[in-house]
Amino acid sequence: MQNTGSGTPRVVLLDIEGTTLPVAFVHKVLFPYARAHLPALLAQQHDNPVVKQALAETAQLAPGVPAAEQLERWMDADAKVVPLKSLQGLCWEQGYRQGELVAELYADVVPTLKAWKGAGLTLAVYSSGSKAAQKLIYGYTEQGDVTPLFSAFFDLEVGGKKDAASYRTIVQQAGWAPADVLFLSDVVAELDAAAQAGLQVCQIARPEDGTVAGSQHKVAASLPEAARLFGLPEGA
Ligand SMILES: CSCCC(=O)C(=O)COP(=O)(O)O
Ligand SMILES: [Mg+2]
Repeated sequence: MQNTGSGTPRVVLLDIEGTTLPVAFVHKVLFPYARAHLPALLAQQHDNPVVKQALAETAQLAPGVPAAEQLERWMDADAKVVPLKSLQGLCWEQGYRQGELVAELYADVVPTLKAWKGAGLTLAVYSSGSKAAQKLIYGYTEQGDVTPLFSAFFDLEVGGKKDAASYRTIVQQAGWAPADVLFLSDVVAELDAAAQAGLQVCQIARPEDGTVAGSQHKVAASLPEAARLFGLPEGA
């Protein structure tokens, strides 16, 4: 098992899907919502600079393919690409603001994050979802707006989550020592990449998500369990 020799983390960097939010919420609520609302968004907001940029990036990545068709293909493949993530974020913004979407975080998340923040830890998010989408998820939870818990948000602008260079960029941008940072994710390949960059890592294997525990990294079934493994407060 890797990452056993480091001190108590000062920073916790958190994945979203499968770590703080059920996979089912992303795949059965958020993704279908974006798929249903994307055509109208493209038609109604063609002058929105975010839409314009996303469409330009789509054309660059898939020359000659109609944008709507390419976006459908990416949604079918759950592709983690910047233009799709920007557009999904815009669709969700309407949903959250109209009260149609409310993020259903795992019950242990907010109490544990509050305990960590209260103990002086820095909390940050790294998700494939756009920064705007991350802020919406944590801005519209069943527990209210919990975005003030987080000091930083990172998305695919720093690179993909299975690439060690992305974690090097994150710690460099934030001014953190890699060994001070604990990265929590359900996906082993993401943990492998973060560990390669010198971060401490722990897999969150939620039974509700059916996450299969790997053998290379520490594993916890919840954030309080991860807290116990790393000497952090557990929360209420
Ligand atoms: C910002 S939340 C929406 C989640 C999302 O779009 C996604 O692709 C899941 O990404 P994660 O990196 O959190 O697994
Ligand atoms: Mg995940």
